[in-house]
Amino acid sequence: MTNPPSEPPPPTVDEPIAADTLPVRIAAAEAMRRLNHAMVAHETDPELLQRIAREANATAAIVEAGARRQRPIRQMKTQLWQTTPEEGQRLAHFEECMVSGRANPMGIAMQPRRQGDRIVADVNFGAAFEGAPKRAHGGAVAAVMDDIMGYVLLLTATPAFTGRLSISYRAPTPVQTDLVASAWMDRRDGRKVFLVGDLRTAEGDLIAEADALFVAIPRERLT
Ligand SMILES: CCCCCCCC/C=C\CCCCCCCC(=O)SCCNC(=O)CCNC(=O)[C@H](O)C(C)(C)COP(=O)(O)OP(=O)(O)OC[C@H]1O[C@@H](n2cnc3c(N)ncnc32)[C@H](O)[C@@H]1OP(=O)(O)O
Repeated sequence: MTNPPSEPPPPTVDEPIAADTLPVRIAAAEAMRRLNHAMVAHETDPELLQRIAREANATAAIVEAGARRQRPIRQMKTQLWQTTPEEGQRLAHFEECMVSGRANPMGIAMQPRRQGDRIVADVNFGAAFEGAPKRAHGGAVAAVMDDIMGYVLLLTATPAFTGRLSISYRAPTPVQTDLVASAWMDRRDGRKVFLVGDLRTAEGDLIAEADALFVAIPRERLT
């Protein structure tokens, strides 16, 4: 598997906070995702759980007292479509995306990048994404395939919404395992963009196949 070009790691909690708070948001979201999965995957003393509840509620109250954030819609309508992603480039359409956003504290944190005419992503479903025993929830798998197919639209600068999404679950999706999702365009018929993709183990064994119809829309409708 080829790794994307290396990026600076998120700062540790002790580093000074830069004017751009994104790296700190990412670090905080990463820590919260780690805790979420740890709570599901490990036995925990009731006293520690009580402490977690107390401290999380106290912290939430402080955060909720802050100003409301606005989703950067303008960026999604303009910049996102202005340049074609470069080979190997780590992609993010929205850093709080529940599938591929690094700054979403309860997301899957899939890491998509361009590979030729395809989008390829490393994905690892943490313990909190278990559905059927030892398997990632089928809806989480569908979310990954929907999102990665969405990134294919960037290659042709075609804003579109998912109209129909179909998943064939061919084998159990293991949790806590490095997997690879891929997606590419099958064909286009006017506004109808037909995308396909799959999810495989790191060794290349097929887990799930996806096909979808995305309907192209004018950028102004991306609200
Ligand atoms: C997070 C969102 C950001 C998205 C922005 C893209 C950024 C990309 C960059 C980076 C990756 C992003 C990753 C995101 C991935 C996740 C994407 C989502 O989750 S999208 C949200 C879920 N989907 C909806 O909310 C759609 C709800 N539905 C609608 O808004 C409309 O129904 C829409 C736009 C799909 C179509 O409505 P009309 O009025 O514009 O078009 P009409 O005239 O009805 O259809 C045109 C043609 O398409 C067919 N069609 C339309 N909808 C269909 C459907 N549901 N199934 C089958 N065919 C359908 C029709 O039959 C028609 O075909 P004929 O020309 O007659 O041959």
